[in-house]
Amino acid sequence: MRNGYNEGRPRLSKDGSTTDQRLLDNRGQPGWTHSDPWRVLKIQAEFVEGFNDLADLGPAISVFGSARTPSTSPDYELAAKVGSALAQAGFAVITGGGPGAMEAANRGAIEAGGASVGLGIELPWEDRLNDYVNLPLHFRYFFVRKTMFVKYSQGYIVMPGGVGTLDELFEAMTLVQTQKITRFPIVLMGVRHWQGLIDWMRGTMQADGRIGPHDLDMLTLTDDIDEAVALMVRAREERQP
Ligand SMILES: CC(C)=CCNc1ncnc2c1ncn2[C@@H]1O[C@H](COP(=O)(O)O)[C@@H](O)[C@H]1O
Repeated sequence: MRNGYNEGRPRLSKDGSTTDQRLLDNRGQPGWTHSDPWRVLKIQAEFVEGFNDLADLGPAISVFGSARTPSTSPDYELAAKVGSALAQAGFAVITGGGPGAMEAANRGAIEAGGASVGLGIELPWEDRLNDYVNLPLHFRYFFVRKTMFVKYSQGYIVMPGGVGTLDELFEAMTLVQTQKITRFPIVLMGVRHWQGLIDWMRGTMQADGRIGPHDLDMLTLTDDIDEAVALMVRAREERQP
């Protein structure tokens, strides 16, 4: 654990709104159209800082999952073991830096002596990273932060989660499907949680021709941490020149 993780984190404005809200939630207010161009400089600064801070990270895997996973649940324990196993395999672990499954994965990574990255996001109700991050970054813009997950990971492990987790999963699937990223394993950990979604994607999306016959091959559904980590290690080996 490190002190001062949250130094330099974005502060909410006086009216309690977040930067993303002020950028996105302003339909029909012409005043904003004049100031939006200046926001580009803030957005640019976030990209520059993120690229700068993560450039030397080395091989990393992002672990996603519910912010609401209680520390007493088996899913928390599973995420912690995933974080440890990744660290032992020589990967840095990147999470959203929040509570629940993110905290668990960071905790596992740090307890195994690994690099534990938290990509924090300014939210209306939350302003601190979990206590198990040794490389903290703070973002105001969701889309900038999402770029960092993809750019600095070699694969994703997705724990049981809600809407935010699905967003991160489907973004990665879209990027693989459109070949924006290649050799990028995506593991869904937790068969009980994910099986229904896979069944629906196969039985409805695929059956109706909304996705290709092989699109679901990009996903590995498992409860087995060794299998998940072995997949990431294999992908890392394939990337090496
Ligand atoms: C209790 C609560 C909602 C806290 C929110 N605090 C958060 N802090 C950091 N990242 C988050 C947070 N909520 C959602 N995310 C992002 O969305 C995913 C989790 O969303 P969800 O809980 O599955 O939908 C995470 O992988 C993370 O990248």
